[in-house]
Amino acid sequence: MTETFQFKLIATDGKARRGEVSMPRGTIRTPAFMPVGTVGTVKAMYLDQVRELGADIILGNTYHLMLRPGPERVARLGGLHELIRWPHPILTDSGGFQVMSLSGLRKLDEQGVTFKSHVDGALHHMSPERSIEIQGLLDSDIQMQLDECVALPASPKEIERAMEMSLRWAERCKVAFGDQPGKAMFGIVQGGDIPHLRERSAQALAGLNLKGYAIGGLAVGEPQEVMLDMIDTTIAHMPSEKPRYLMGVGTPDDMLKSVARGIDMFDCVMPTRSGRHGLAFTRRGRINLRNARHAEDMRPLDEESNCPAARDYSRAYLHHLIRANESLGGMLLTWNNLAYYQDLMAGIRKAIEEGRFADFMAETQEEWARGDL
Ligand SMILES: CNc1nc2cc3c(=O)[nH]c(N)nc3c(CCc3ccccc3)c2[nH]1
Repeated sequence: MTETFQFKLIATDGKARRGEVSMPRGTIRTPAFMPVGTVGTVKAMYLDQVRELGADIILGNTYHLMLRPGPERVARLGGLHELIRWPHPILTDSGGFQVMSLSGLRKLDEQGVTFKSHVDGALHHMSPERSIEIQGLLDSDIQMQLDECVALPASPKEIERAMEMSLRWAERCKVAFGDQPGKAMFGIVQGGDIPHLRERSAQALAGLNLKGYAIGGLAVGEPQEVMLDMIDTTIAHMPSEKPRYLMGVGTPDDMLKSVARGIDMFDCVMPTRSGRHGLAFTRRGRINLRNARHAEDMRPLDEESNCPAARDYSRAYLHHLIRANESLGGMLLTWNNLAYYQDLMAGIRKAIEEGRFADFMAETQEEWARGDL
């Protein structure tokens, strides 16, 4: 715990890094998986459980929270940490990505984005300054700049326009954020799948001397190899002494390969969203509990896990709950999936400390490939 924001490297193994982000509200062990708590809750979980599984930080979402309950109301209620009873760090996205993907986007120009709420259809305008103001009202510890994430495939002209505007918005967000010692504002590298635009974006953002940087514009439907190439291209021009957050990633395989390239922080709705729909992540790969083959399988998901959802419940029961659309089904699979993701991250951190990350990665991928016994 420190009064300021500090990132320290503890060990490296090839390009993989083991580090720690220290903030007043707590320390984030990296590589870190950050569960997504979009509207102030990690769906189907108690936050005490999320903490027990090893999460040092969760994510909140400016877009959702600005629509409901509203940032001024959250501030009147004592800020997000008080409201949701999570005293540890929270990272909030700026809302740009969600506006593009969730709302009826009405206008996007130099001033910001104008959109219709998917909650009640009301019109909202969000400028870079307003996004930072909202994240401040939420008392967010790590605030993201407002940016424009272009869905791929897109024309080079379109990708360049969005990247250059995101750079101008980064400068405006830096001014609006000012100097908040115990908090951080991260820049977001854009540039789509075009190397020289990625390079320009990363170098310009490095010049702003921000406390951390995200790689944006990926995990938007591109093939894994395109994503991995863009990570290599982008990291080559990012400062090595600052945390690197790959937004929206990913599957366990995505995360292993991204850690190997130098990524420190991840977020993904996969373990929570797919858990609610019956998908279980295990050491032996994925299992879709909706499938009838599990109807009388009395085995648990993983008898060696120390998570009760993985160790104590039969696949037959999980299958039944998912088919019956019972809340407990999504609760147990979300619990299992977040346990698996955090155990994987803990294994990654330990492997880097011990200089055996390459072996860990190969062993983990082999076990997935071996499939379910
Ligand atoms: C699933 N793939 C995915 N790719 C993304 C790219 C971007 C991007 O280029 N810019 C921004 N600002 N966010 C992105 C996000 C959202 C991540 C998030 C969700 C919830 C809470 C907090 C943070 C992405 N998510």
